[in-house]
Amino acid sequence: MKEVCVLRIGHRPERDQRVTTHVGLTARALGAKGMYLASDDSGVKNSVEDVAKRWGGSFFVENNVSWKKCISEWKKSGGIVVHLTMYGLKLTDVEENIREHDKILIVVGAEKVPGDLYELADYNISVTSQPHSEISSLALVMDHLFEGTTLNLDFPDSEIKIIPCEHGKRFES
Ligand SMILES: C[S@@+](CC[C@H](N)C(=O)[O-])C[C@H]1O[C@@H](n2cnc3c(N)ncnc32)[C@H](O)[C@@H]1O
Repeated sequence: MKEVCVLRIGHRPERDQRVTTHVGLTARALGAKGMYLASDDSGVKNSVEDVAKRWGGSFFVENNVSWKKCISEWKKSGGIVVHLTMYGLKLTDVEENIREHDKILIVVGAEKVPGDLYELADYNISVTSQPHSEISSLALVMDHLFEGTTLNLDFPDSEIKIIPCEHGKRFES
């Protein structure tokens, strides 16, 4: 399976906690290995890792990374960098090329992203050329890159597991 991680930049602890937590949870649920957070917010790290512990798998959050160092180390280890931005090329035009790679770092912003990110990224891609959200763009990009195969992932060693059912709620713990 591809190694996908997310780099979250521009996170403001006083206003982005909920959205960044959901970026992490979405990344995890759809098959990413972990999230690098380019801000200092151990609250986000703790809440995403707490969910990961209860719901299984081995998702990590690395707090307070330097985004430039994260990108350069990722590239040095053979990975490519995909920046999600409404100004980028259409996802549907480049997804086949991106799928050829096995190690992909997906970068999502919060506030206005630094200008040099557009140059450092191997691909700047858009999910529609309309403004919306880092959570929706991340979900769609991951689904396209994995071609739907991560919608039914198994998360080993969970404390709780949902049993899908037609009505109501079923789970085992
Ligand atoms: C809520 S937007 C804020 C963007 C910010 N105002 C700017 O001008 O860069 C936060 C993030 O969502 C993602 N995003 C929003 N719309 C997008 C789109 N149409 N395609 C891809 N990513 C998008 C980008 O990663 C962006 O950095």
